Amino acid sequence: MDRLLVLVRHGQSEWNLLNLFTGWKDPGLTEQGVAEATAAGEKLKALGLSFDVAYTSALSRAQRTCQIILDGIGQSDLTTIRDQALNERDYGELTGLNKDDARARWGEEQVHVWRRSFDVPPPGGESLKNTAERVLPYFKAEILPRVLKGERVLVAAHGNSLRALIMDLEGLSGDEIVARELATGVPIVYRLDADGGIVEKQVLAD
Ligand SMILES: O=C(O)[C@H](O)COP(=O)(O)O
Repeated sequence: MDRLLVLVRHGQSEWNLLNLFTGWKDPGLTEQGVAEATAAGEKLKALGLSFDVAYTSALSRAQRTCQIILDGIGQSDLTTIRDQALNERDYGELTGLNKDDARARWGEEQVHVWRRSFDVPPPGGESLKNTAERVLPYFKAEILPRVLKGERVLVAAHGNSLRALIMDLEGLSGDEIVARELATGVPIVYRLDADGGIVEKQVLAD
């Protein structure tokens, strides 16, 4: 039985390019982001992978990445479920600010703590722990059961919503997961056993 779960972070967005905190804002993909999503589809196609269902967030950069991948593997019409449970971590008051300007205002260390500590939220926003507390119940109720019964599932989402999933799948601590950087448009292919344990993991980097 093929318990296939593929996670992919959206391609570069307009705000990634401008170095802005993005969170729940909804900028589109850049040309490079489109190219990254296209390359992700090509890599999945080269492995002969196809899916029974796709999940993405309520944000267009992830939705477009998902659709570009599905187009690339010849599954343009695959059922795709969009849910804001898979959205990026809400960056609160940092949303829309330039990351360098934020460092100048609050100091390098404080901004690093907001970006890469597990449980310190930025002002008015979510920590990675808070993000995991909304992503994981959805994953465990809606996505994982489908994988465990043998469906092949694609999830196109965001750096921090995917970190939450990876933390759970790989049994990582908060400290371990915040050190994990996810490249845009690089699929991570998991094959699971009946209990959700990892049988095989492949990162489709260049
Ligand atoms: O929301 C954002 O700005 C990024 O997608 C992720 O930000 P981070 O790299 O600071 O976690």
